[in-house]
Amino acid sequence: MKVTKFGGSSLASGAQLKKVLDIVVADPQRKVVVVSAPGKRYADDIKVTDLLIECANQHLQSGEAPELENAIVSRYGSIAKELDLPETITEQIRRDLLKLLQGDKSSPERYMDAVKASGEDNNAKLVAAYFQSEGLDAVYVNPQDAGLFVSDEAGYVKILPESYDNLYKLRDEPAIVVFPGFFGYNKAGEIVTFSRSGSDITGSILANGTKAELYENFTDVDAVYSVNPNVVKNPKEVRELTYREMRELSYAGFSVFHDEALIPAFRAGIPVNIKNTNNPSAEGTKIVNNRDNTNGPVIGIASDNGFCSIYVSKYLMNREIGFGRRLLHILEENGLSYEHIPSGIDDISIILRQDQFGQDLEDKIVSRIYEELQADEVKVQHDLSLIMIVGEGMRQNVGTTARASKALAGAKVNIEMINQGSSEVSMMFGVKNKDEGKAVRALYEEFFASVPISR
Ligand SMILES: Nc1ncnc2c1ncn2[C@@H]1O[C@H](COP(=O)(O)OP(=O)(O)O)[C@@H](O)[C@H]1O
Ligand SMILES: N[C@@H](CC(=O)OP(=O)(O)O)C(=O)O
Repeated sequence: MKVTKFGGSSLASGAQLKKVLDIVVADPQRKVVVVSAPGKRYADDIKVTDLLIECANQHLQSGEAPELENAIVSRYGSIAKELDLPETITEQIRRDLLKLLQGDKSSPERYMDAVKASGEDNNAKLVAAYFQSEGLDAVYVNPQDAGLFVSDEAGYVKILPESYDNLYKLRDEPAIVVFPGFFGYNKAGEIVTFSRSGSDITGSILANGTKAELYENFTDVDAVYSVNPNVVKNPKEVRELTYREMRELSYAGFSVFHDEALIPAFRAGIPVNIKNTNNPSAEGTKIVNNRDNTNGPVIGIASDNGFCSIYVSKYLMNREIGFGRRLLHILEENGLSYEHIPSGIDDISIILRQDQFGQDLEDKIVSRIYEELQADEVKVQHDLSLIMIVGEGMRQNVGTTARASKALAGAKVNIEMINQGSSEVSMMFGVKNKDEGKAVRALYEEFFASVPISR
């Protein structure tokens, strides 16, 4: 059997849902269907999840948000109308949404999660109703009933191990299971959502739990490209990637697949196939354990911005036992997580996401590092982009760093920092935000313009 996930772009309109139905019907192995909330129909459209977040915020502030409520319900209403579904479905969605919005606000975080999750929950009900109306034996399954339990530790959601055994029972369901993505339940019975784009994670968890032979992830592109198609026009398609390569690339900015969605499938040895709802006959991209390295050292180049670095220098830092621990402790006490720590003999840089703190907290942290660690120099550099070049082939290949540095120099991009991942399948370059696009294009030219990609 296969677990098949459809993203928001595949479920944005009635026309898209018709394609989804055709895809499900075309393969009897597609037994578990995971759905996102309706996404964008066109470039300037607003995703239902974004409308829900705005709506919940307005309710938290003023107790009402009639325009947003209507905008959300009408997204489902227009899909239902396009598919000739009875109006009662949309009315039910309106009633459920309004009840939820009027509900318990004592924990704004739990309230927000419940409102966000309703995007996928209502869509799963709508999709199941549509499948049934077309004569398919399909059933909506709620994550709590299926036993998808999670814990919420230090701001990130962890799947509880017993969930996998619970989900195995979905195999006994004779009908096609339509399952909402993006959320689970904690042991207190409250809804907890994954991070944004987290329906990919649900699909991977279900693939693991049901011991599926394949996890299919349907989106709106023919393949994972070697570089973000919004940065380089018509980039090369990648046919095969390893889990590790995809995890690094997703983490570093390939928004096509969530980085946390790799591990559940990887642990159960289930390949992932990323495919296009708008062109289902295209073979897409497979994520597997091993692949042939026929395309040179680099398989993909990803980038993301909005980082800053805290540079700390102190003579003989390398001899001072506990220096790193005390430095990180200052961040920990201020609730900050970090991404990378490149270091030298007398200096260390900590790369963090900039949106975690404002000027006041930054000043406080810098003073503490001077006072408590007697640092010689502390400098915060803002507006950095991180560019990651990734490929299993980099482990055996000599000279990749030199080629990358030369390409960046040729494009007149100043490298602010370099960090080679310990896994040796990735290398990171820090550049100024303004140079991000230029740097990615220069690296693409260097590593891909003349190289055939593995097929
Ligand atoms: N390297 C890449 N390969 C393919 N798509 C990418 C890449 N990097 C970013 N993307 C973007 O990811 C989008 C698909 O992800 P997303 O919008 O989350 O889809 P969905 O609605 O199916 O969840 C593509 O339309 C593309 O713009
Ligand atoms: N709807 C949620 C979860 C998700 O996975 O959506 P999408 O499949 O559209 O990326 C979000 O927007 O974050």
